[in-house]
Amino acid sequence: MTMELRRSMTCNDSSLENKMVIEQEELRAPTAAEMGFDKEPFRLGSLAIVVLGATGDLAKKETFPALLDLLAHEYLPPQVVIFGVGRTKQDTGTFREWLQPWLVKSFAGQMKRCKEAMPNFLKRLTYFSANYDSQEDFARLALTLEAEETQMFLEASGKAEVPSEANRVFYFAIPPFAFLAAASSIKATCLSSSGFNRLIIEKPFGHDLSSAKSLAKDLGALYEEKHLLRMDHFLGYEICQNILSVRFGNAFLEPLMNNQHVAAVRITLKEDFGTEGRGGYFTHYGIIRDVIQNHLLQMLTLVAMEKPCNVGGDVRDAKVAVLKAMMDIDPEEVVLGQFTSGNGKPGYLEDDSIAEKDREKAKHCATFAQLVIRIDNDRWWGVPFIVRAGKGLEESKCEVRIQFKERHRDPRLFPEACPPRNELVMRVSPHEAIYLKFNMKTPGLSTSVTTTELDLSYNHRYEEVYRPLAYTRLILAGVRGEHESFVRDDELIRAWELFSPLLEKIEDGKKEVLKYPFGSRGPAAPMPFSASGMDPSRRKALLIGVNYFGTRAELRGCINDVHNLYRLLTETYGWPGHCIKTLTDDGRGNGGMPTRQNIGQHMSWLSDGAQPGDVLFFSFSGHGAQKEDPHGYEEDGMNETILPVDFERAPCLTDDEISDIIVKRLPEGVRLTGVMDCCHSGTGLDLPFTWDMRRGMWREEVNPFHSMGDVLMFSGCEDDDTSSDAAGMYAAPGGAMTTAFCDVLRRNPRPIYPQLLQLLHQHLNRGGFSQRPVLSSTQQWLV
Ligand SMILES: NC(=O)C1=CN([C@@H]2O[C@H](COP(=O)(O)OP(=O)(O)OC[C@H]3O[C@@H](n4cnc5c(N)ncnc54)[C@H](OP(=O)(O)O)[C@@H]3O)[C@@H](O)[C@H]2O)C=CC1
Ligand SMILES: O=C1O[C@H](COP(=O)(O)O)[C@@H](O)[C@H](O)[C@H]1O
Repeated sequence: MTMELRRSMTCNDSSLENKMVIEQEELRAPTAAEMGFDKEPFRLGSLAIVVLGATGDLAKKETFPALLDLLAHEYLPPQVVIFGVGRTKQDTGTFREWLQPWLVKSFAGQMKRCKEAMPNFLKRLTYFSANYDSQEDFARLALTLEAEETQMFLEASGKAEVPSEANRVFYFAIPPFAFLAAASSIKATCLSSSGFNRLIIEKPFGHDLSSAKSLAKDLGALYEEKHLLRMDHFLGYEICQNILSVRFGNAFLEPLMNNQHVAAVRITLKEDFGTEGRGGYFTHYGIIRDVIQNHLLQMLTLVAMEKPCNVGGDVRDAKVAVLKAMMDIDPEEVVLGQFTSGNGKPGYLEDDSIAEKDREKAKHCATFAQLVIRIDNDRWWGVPFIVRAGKGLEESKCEVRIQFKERHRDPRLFPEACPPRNELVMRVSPHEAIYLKFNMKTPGLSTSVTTTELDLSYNHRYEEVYRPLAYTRLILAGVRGEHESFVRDDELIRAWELFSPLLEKIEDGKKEVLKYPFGSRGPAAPMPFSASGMDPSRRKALLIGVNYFGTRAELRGCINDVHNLYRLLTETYGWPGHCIKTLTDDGRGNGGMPTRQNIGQHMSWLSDGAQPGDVLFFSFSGHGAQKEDPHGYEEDGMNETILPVDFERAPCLTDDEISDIIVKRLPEGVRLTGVMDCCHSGTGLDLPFTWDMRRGMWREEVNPFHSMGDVLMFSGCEDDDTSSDAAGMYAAPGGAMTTAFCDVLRRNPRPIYPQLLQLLHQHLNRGGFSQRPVLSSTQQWLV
């Protein structure tokens, strides 16, 4: 049997049709009795499920197919009646006719049991036309409900007496502004007095903290919390439901889930489709409200929370506890993007559903966001949770990636390469899977280390097991009154407390929204040192220039390079002068002479105490050389070195030494940019990835040494090449690379990395220099 499923249903109709290939065999599904809920109240009395907004998008694509699925699998009792309520005036027959094709092409509709159950489902489906703010309409609804409930109960039970309990579930698939009117009409007229009443409410639960609080207050005035079930459909995903079991059910794993072992956690939702008719809604919400503040934050809390029984027993108590430990989100660590046209698809701003009056606002609307959440508790202090979501990207994917710290590099055991870090990946979609990236010996005669995956793909291991979609699972949980799969009011308010202040600081043009073409990997990150309005205490720069006066190695432009870069940072990017240390051999730098010892000390100053969010800058202009690599780590067998002013008496500084001080010490979340304007500088910081301009992609070094900080380096030339001192070219002598770097950035202060490299090439070419600048990095940045 083959099952190739996209286990979610937002998408456009064609992707629904294409992706839902499921053969028509019976899947193994436990019965209600096997699950132990066949005697619960909802199965004993009468049961009515009332879907408000029955004519809408959500209802036809998710809610009704989920109800069909539940009925077909006999999880709903035979006496259930289903009501669709909408303002549209139509009779039940017309409504059933309209809905049926949507049921047929839904995920549930592909299952053999659901096809068979379709007539039974449609038979118990009634359409009722009502205005949400009309108590008269809802009073009529109450009468019809009562009649249908009783009739269906008598029919199904074969009994003569009316049910002792009438249970009602109201599902709100209506726009948020209609919530309160509908909730009051129901309260006034439609509540059952003999059984339970539950309201399942769909997001958005407010637009910001104050609207969320007032919605909570208004709903709270009508209903007790136990009646309200706030749906976040991600909580219904199989993998999300599994996070608890995986974390706390595996004795080996829990001891690793903390800052001793975890370097970072990445939570990602990528979508390869755009807003498609939802541009109107999206302009007012943006990607952070749409999926990060709710869905991805819910996933994060499940990954990060303490064991529920240690925090009051309720999963939601544990979630609230970790939400409370989350720190304010730093706007400096946020990247925003908006897709433009690309790969034959229109850009966000070309979406016709954006109202004319909202066009200006839409220009600042983010369809992509990346941000960092930090948790101030013993378990997670220092571990960044990097959350990223975007529409119009190159693929659709949703996953949690727990990245473990690297082991100590041991050149005797692993002479060829340091084993890469392990990762535990929980993939929500597509193709649910949990896998561990695992290092082992390459099979066969080779002794080198290779990375493989210990892979639990659900489609292989559990292909015959019925795994309901998120909505099916959650509606059943709602009918059963299982509150733990829903969002409690205090969780919601805390989520807004985290996001509302951030949104205020970055929305409506307060933070730049970078463009990215549809179908790409999202916006490339801007140069870290170019961020405006950053707290000065979080920046540091060390600029070194050595002219080697009076020696055979004398140069003319290196001290000028320091001045040039100083001006670039202070004038173009607004860095305060006191964040910048300069070492120049004219003795005028504020850090003293660039001797070997002083350079080492200042490099330590640069990296000492670096905290996530800090932005650092390092430059060296002077002579570079090469020296044999005694460890054999370098691909070409040579270490790159820089020459201090006392090079005739003291040893040169090797790239390994520099990297040990200013790269390897950096914690995750610190961003360092380096400029090395000297010969043989290509891999001068020994970073693992180099940008291949010809192929437009990152190339990983043969012996990559990964590190935690985000480091980028622009080098004057390749390792086997030389950099020029452009004495006669410019008004004042200066290194060809540094001069190009400053000129290019003054003209275009916010390029993305590869674009800057390209501009440097062009600038150097135009100046007649043959040297080819190199961009290397600790990360394969999005481009
Ligand atoms: N669509 C989706 O995938 C998701 C939607 N949601 C949320 O679910 C809810 C419903 O979403 P969706 O189905 O897309 O919404 P729709 O825009 O399709 O609206 C649903 C129904 O509400 C009624 N409605 C529309 N406008 C008004 C109005 N001004 N006053 C009263 N009723 C109105 C309409 O029915 P009629 O005219 O017949 O009364 C409409 O069919 C929203 O809160 C949405 O945010 C949440 C997650 C995903
Ligand atoms: O709530 C929403 O979620 C979907 C993503 O959920 P999925 O289950 O379809 O993966 C998102 O596309 C939509 O914009 C958002 O409103």
